[in-house]
Amino acid sequence: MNSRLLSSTELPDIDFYLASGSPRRRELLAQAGYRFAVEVSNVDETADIPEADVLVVALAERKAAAVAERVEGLVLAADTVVEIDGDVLGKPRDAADAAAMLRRMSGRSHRVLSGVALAHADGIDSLFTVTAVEMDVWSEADIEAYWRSGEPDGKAGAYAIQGIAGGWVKAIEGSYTGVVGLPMAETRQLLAAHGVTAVCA
Ligand SMILES: Cc1cn([C@H]2C[C@H](O)[C@@H](COP(=O)(O)OP(=O)(O)OP(=O)(O)O)O2)c(=O)[nH]c1=O
Repeated sequence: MNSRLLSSTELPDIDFYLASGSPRRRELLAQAGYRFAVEVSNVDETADIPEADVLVVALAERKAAAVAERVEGLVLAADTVVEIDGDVLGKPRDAADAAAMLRRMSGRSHRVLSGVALAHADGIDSLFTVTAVEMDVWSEADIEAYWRSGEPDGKAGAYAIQGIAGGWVKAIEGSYTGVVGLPMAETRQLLAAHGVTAVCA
């Protein structure tokens, strides 16, 4: 094996902290070539604001601010919700909650909103994206089997476009990565505005 221990002066630097426990956000940033470390925020994600766009920005800012209190440097955070008929859908509480969400989205369009916040020395910059997603019809049997797959758990709107549920997505308009949890073009611009570029750049 051609490996050796790195001395402390050779350790790769990180450019920012990611205030997120979401494996999806971690993967999106890693595959884009960013250097970062994960610091989970553990903030209360209660949907205490009825407007989805205001809510996702507020939650992303709270997550970034919570981690910025304990680390030095830039802190990136995000939040994603589904909105349908003016109602905000977060993560499902249980099978019945997930089924109700999927029935509601079945055969029609909904919106996925993602807020992104970057805490820096002078404050917090934030943005949000809105993506329209058109879903095919979910049968009761599909819904039951989908819950048993385990995929809906921990996902806003009880589905993952990047997983099994991708088979029900007929069309999207907006940011695919925003639906997955972190809109990458907008995040790249936000990071670049603070001097952070990916390894390949
Ligand atoms: C709609 C949709 C959501 N999701 C996920 C992304 C987010 O992880 C999750 C929404 O929950 P969030 O509260 O935004 O994020 P999180 O609790 O998973 O992670 P953290 O707060 O620590 O950053 O739903 C998908 O993975 N695919 C999808 O298609």
